[in-house]
Amino acid sequence: MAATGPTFNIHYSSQVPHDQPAKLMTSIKKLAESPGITFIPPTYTCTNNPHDDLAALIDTESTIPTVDFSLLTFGTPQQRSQAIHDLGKACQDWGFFLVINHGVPESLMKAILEGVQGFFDLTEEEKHEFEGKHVLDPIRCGTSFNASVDEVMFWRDFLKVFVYPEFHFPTKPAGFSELALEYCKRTRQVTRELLKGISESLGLEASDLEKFLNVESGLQIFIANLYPPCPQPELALGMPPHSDHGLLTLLIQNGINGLQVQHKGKWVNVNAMPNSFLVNTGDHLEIFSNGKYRSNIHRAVLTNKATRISLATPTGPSLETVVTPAPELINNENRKPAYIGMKYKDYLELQQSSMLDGKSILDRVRVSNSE
Ligand SMILES: O=C(O)CCC(=O)C(=O)O
Ligand SMILES: [Fe+2]
Repeated sequence: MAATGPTFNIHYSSQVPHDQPAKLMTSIKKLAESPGITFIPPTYTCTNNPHDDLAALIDTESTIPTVDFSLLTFGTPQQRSQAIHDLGKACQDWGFFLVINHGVPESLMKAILEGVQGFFDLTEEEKHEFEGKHVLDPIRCGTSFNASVDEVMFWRDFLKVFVYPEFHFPTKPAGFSELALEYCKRTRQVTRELLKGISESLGLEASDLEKFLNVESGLQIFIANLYPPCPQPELALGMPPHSDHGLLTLLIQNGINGLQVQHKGKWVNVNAMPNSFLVNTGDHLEIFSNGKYRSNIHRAVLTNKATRISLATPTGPSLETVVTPAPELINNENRKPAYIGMKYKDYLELQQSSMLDGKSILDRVRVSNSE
């Protein structure tokens, strides 16, 4: 890399079909480490300056709801029903909440984030080994969202691994895979307890949601995100506004904030409490609840000061499940289904190979003019 100023030998692959590996893709980590980098390449400039609308539409008053997990699992019947009520309200009003007292050891959360850092610190050649070819490959690392279709590039490197029902994982760095196996097991347990509470909050039996959507063999993904310091953080985004597929996503971060969630048309900065999980509802919970619980829209903004790491573990139905609104909700409430059924696997493929342009694949399964 020339020392006189930044040269950007990044391979923009917008003409490459999405099922071909983006060979020679340089990580954003490497680009951000270019000596003397003071501006971003034009392809990283978002059409809307995120800080403009941020200033206009920021909500500094609202606070994210908190759910005490210990009351859900070990509380008295009265505490449990209060926790279920709070959970339902958080899903309905925000699609986003903090989970505290979840029982996952702080040391494990810290260690897994260090493992993530270790992965992104591998050489470019080592990381190429795990690039993957297709959006449904079980191990995939890369940059941006889907660099082969993104028109605007995002200031983010990622590692995406399918960790359940079958556990896949990169073999490097040493010890990372063992840690991830344990972390994924623990987060899956927390997610399944939350889903039982959510099922009850919808007026169903605790196990109904899991049974209907085959969550026992449901897909869990490990998504690690690295957002290096950006020289012009007001011009680029780490992740564009999007909703997650699946049911619930549990997210942790390395103490650096950057997640924003949409609430009543405004962006709310999420300041995570140490040792808590940031949880958001996914598209398939919206479908299952027939629209009662809206899938939350969120994005990641950048800073020029520090590297931010986040780790998202979404859990969804099994890949073969055709997801529709819960029949009980339609029958009991005498409502029409507001979504058509689509196999989770097809939905995933469609979402992962589309541009994240603020629209959701949800729009494709929504029934128009439904009540
Ligand atoms: O980094 C974050 O805070 C958001 C990550 C995210 O939304 C995702 O991985 O789907
Ligand atoms: Fe997300």
